[in-house]
Amino acid sequence: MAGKVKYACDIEKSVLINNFEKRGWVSASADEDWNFYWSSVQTTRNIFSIENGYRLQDDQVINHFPNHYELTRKDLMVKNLKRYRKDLEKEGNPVSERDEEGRYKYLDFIPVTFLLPADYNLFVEEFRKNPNSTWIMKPTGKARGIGIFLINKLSQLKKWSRDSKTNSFAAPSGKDAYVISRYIDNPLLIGGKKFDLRLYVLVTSYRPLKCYMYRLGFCRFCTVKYTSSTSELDNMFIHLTNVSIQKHGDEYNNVHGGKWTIKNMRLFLEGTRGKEVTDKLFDDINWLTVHSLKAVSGVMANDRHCFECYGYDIIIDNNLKPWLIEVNASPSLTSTTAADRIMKYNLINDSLNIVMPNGELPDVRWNKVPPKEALGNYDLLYDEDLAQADILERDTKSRLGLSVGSRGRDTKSSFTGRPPPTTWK
Ligand SMILES: Nc1ncnc2c1ncn2[C@@H]1O[C@H](COP(=O)(O)OP(=O)(O)OP(=O)(O)O)[C@@H](O)[C@H]1O
Repeated sequence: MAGKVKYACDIEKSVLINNFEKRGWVSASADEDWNFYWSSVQTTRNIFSIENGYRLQDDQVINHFPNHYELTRKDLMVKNLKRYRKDLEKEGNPVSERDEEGRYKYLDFIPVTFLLPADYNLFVEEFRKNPNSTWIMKPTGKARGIGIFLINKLSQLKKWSRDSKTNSFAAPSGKDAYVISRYIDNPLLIGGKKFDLRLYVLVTSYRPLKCYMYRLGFCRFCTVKYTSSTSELDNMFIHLTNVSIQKHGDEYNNVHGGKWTIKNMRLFLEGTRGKEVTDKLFDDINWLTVHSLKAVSGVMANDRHCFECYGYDIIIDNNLKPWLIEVNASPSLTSTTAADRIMKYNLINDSLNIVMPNGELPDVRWNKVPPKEALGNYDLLYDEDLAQADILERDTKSRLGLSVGSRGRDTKSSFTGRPPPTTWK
């Protein structure tokens, strides 16, 4: 089969094409019999639409799940996560425990968020509890920081609603809907500047969940020093870390592109805050990633021809607590620096090595467990099959009166200090 894979591609990026050609794959158009398709989200949706009636063949692999938006649309992600927490609570799962103030002890990792216009009254109620707080308004259907603004007074929201040409508050749903989230106003600063993390997470299956975390993520810095001063709330160079915004700033640096590797950030934190809390931070990030995926695993159309490489956006606050801001279905493959290009080439290379082992189409019976050597810069984050096997082993051992220790062979992280994975849904 090697050398015969036919690929189609909607996105003309050298980091993709070079990787396909290196494997000896040949280009095919989207209408031909392709085997591997790196498609836009729109194409995937069209392919899987009911009207189309198309079914992928055994020898076809595509880079999105049909209803990826359950995770990647801001409003749906929030909705799914809220439902997941409630479901766990109903079944009495210790993962859903709350503290004295009623906050989830282990699942409080997205900023409090409301959908507008639907949850307007709930938002007002929350706002009044803490009238000095700042909130961030984001259109659900846009990206690259477009349409985002900060507010700290209810009157600003009312004015916006009145002025809004689209009359968003009148629209019950659709692309003009917004989410409003509590603004993380105490971000961890480095050199006085706010940054967020861009991490890549590969999912090859939702049921059972199999996911991988990429080691070469990066931080994206703002170009202007952070202040929570209300007079600067509309200065996006202070508050929004999107490269698409920052590159228009006077202080933007073309050489490093305002980016720092996760590895450097980790070293910096170990040096300034200590190794233990830094390890805990990364453990927390792995934990929130797995639970964000588990929150949608029940609703995701788990077509076995699909995989997805998501871009996770995370903000760390000054207490070293990570907050999940957003998950992107088509993380940018544009390179702003030389280091960026190499990293993104490797990202695609390592992703392809997992989903197309040896550059070939996997056998239909393949259980999507690549050998360790094939993982490259990915680490296995969670494999539900292995977790289940661990539960069985624990049960058997405890019945036989043997010592019950986790083999710790499967997941990247031990998720210290939290209920063990055996209690996860
Ligand atoms: N709750 C929040 N607290 C603090 N900062 C936030 C919050 N939500 C978003 N931001 C900032 O705003 C930026 C843009 O937000 P977000 O990623 O949700 O929007 P987007 O326009 O869809 O961006 P993208 O192009 O990454 O999809 C984030 O990168 C982050 O810097």
